[in-house]
Amino acid sequence: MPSLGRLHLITDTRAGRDPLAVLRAVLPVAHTQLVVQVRVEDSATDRQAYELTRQVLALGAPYGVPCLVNDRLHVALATGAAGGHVGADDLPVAAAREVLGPAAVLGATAREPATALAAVTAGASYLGVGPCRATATKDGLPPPIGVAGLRAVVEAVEVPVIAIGGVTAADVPELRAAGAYGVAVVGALSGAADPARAAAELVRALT
Ligand SMILES: Cc1ncc(COP(=O)(O)OP(=O)(O)O)c(N)n1
Ligand SMILES: Cc1ncsc1CCOP(=O)(O)O
Ligand SMILES: [Mg+2]
Repeated sequence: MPSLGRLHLITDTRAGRDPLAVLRAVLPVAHTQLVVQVRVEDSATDRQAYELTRQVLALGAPYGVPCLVNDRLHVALATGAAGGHVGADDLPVAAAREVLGPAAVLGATAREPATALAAVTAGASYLGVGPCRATATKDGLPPPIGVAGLRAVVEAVEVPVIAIGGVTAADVPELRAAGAYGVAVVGALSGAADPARAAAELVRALT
């Protein structure tokens, strides 16, 4: 697997958001560390997920930026994306690895060491760990695990740990010190007044 970027931009497809405009702004300043995860609302159709993924791939290709697809692994396969990300309500990690094949990037969500280790054993190549902080971006999340919870997972596994949930550039030093390899964000970029500037700050903090 080629080395993983440290800044994972997760698309924000909520009403009023423009994920492709955010991506266009972020690419020139963050491409060396960027991974884009296409995440659509549960109510979105597969066709919508497919079209968005194709657009993300087209924008990212000139920069060599990999694209992963959240949940919908058939969309990842159909578009030639680099891989996917699964959590507790999605395909089990071992099944996801079967679907994507050995070379794909496969992320799995974990919030504590035992499930993290199980996900890695089942074939995850990185872990998305959180929520680290409180966030309004996703409903129904369990309480934040904080930096201590993140560190516990980091110490249990040898794959890159990507911290997620309410993460801003100001959090990065503490998360990196706890062993996070990188961060995944929605609001820190999609909700920023100046996404390019926010991305540059995140990259600076991460590298
Ligand atoms: C990098 C990263 N980490 C965690 C998640 C969350 O995945 P999941 O728990 O399956 O929740 P949904 O995103 O599918 O709502 C993620 N997407 N990316
Ligand atoms: C999808 C997801 N899973 C755990 S937190 C989260 C949302 C992250 O969004 P934000 O960076 O805006 O808190
Ligand atoms: Mg999921």
